[in-house]
Amino acid sequence: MFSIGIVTASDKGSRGEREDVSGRIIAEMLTELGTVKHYLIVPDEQNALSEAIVDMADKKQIDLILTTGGTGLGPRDVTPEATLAVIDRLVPGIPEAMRAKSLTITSRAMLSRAVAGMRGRTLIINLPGSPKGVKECLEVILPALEHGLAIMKGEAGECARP
Ligand SMILES: Nc1ncnc2c1ncn2[C@@H]1O[C@H](COP(=O)(O)OP(=O)(O)OP(=O)(O)O)[C@@H](O)[C@H]1O
Ligand SMILES: Nc1nc2c(c(=O)[nH]1)N[C@H]1C(S)=C(S)[C@@H](COP(=O)(O)O)O[C@H]1N2
Repeated sequence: MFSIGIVTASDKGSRGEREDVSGRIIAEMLTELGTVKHYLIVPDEQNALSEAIVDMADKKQIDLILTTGGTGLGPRDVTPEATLAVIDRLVPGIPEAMRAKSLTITSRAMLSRAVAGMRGRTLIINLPGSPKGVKECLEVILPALEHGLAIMKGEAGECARP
């Protein structure tokens, strides 16, 4: 079981104006992968989002951080920039897979600028904001996450498995 952090990037959510359905869906879909140890709703502001990620990665030593929201083209959508500012290494295959599968569902999938990467031994993945987008993207990446996290933590030595 891995430790999980959820960061919801939402102006409305942070003001208490909308229930964070997307954050709840992430938690529900990850029950077999790990335990949600930290959960924050942060306004769509780059510094606040970067700080939330750094705190969970460095101080709380979380294995996997999922963000939701703020990946689009809106003027306040800065989650990818907040993530890129604090990661050491990109993991491009994760957003590539999310967009590839999602494009078979909606052409709007190309509008998510989501990124994924590592900060030390923490994997950080951006998901879109809508509950539908979260569910569809998590379904794509979930089958590979356990193995990826085990490799990252030095708990799995080989990949010779389908
Ligand atoms: N965390 C969330 N929980 C529930 N629904 C959400 C969430 N984030 C987004 N949505 C839904 O997806 C739609 C598109 O998301 P978008 O990121 O554009 O939201 P928004 O209206 O700009 O608000 P904000 O950025 O303050 O969350 C929203 O109108 C809302 O219906
Ligand atoms: N699988 C999937 N990906 C998706 C969507 C979706 O419904 N399903 N919505 C798209 C839309 S409409 C937008 S605008 C972008 C960015 O969303 P965000 O700004 O809420 O992060 O994600 C896209 N990715």
